Amino acid sequence: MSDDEADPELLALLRQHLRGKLTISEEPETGVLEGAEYVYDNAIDVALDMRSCKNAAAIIYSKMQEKKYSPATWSAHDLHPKTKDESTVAFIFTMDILNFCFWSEKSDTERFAISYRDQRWTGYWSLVAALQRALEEGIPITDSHFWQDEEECTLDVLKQVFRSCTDEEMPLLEERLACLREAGTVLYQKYNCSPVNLIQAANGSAAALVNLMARDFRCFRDEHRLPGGRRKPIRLLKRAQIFVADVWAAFEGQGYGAFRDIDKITMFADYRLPQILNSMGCIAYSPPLDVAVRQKKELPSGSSWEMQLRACSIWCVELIRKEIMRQHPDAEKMNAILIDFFLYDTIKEIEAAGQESIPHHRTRSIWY
Ligand SMILES: Nc1nc2c(c(CN[C@H]3C=C[C@H](O)[C@@H]3O)cn2[C@@H]2O[C@H](COP(=O)(O)O)[C@@H](O)[C@H]2O)c(=O)[nH]1
Repeated sequence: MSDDEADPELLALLRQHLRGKLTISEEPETGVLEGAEYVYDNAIDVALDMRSCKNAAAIIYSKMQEKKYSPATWSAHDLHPKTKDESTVAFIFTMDILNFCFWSEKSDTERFAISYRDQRWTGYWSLVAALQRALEEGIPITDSHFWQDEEECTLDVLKQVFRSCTDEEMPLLEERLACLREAGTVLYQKYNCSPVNLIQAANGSAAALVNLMARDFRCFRDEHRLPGGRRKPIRLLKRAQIFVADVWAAFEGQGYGAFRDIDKITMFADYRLPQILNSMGCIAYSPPLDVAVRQKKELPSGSSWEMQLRACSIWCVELIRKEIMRQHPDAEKMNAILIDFFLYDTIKEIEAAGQESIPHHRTRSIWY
């Protein structure tokens, strides 16, 4: 081809772009879905079952319709903050810095629990209850100045904030303090001490906000190399993504929660979603992994099994989301966040009814 003859394919792309049919997007990507698909394509211990994913899509959609699942569901939870203001942004940021690893091997009566409003709260809800209780006791636990003050915000104060009504202490307390310290320092150095400025630095892009958090905060940089896989880390970014999702839901997509690309947020790779996806037949474990999970063996953070579990769960929810959109093209407000929130709340109902068919996997880390 002589120099003055342009590549016909390039010309076609250009024509589509000029006709507005093809947006060469300037919008950032988090890379989470790309990494999840890579792990899925290379996984040998976790597989997806397409038939079950299709069935799950139909069941999830109809139950979400039945329960009128929407971003407003988030604020309806008793313990979640209700005001649409900066204090709720600060609360959610604090919560999602600490939103990890609540599981216990003790019995239901002996496991770590927070007593608040005449109820015992465990798991994720123990975190939310402890933060609400601390604020009512006059401890400025959601203030980043407090997190940086080594005289005021000591390990003993954190033990007081998370004091249990059983003999078991909240896991990883020292790691939680280190996360708060780091987050306070970064907010001071880059965002004038306020998580609102962090949100505003993303200019309304959910993906950009996730990327800013992964770039600036080590404690949010949930990315790991797949053992035996490519050199490029797999970005799972669970707590950065759930922070964006919680803000979006708490503010119902308005004000601080307004993100034009919120649908780029994926499901949050924790230890509950793989459990319910396996229970629904959507993901299957190889025999050795199945035995390890059922025997509650600890899976090291960043190990091949743990990475496959987390990443394939992200890919699974993406396939379920696509299937729901195929079955219901007019399904507005349907995204991976709402599917995820629904599945988490559902597995918690299953757990409360004592009907778990397989344990969740056991990994101790600050990532989820
Ligand atoms: N994928 C996903 N993971 C979630 C949540 C939530 C709570 N979100 C609330 C907000 C809106 C929803 O409607 C929920 O009410 C906590 N977690 C994670 O689970 C683990 C805690 O488990 P357990 O110890 O059993 O409580 C821990 O890693 C925690 O980070 C979620 O929604 N999705």
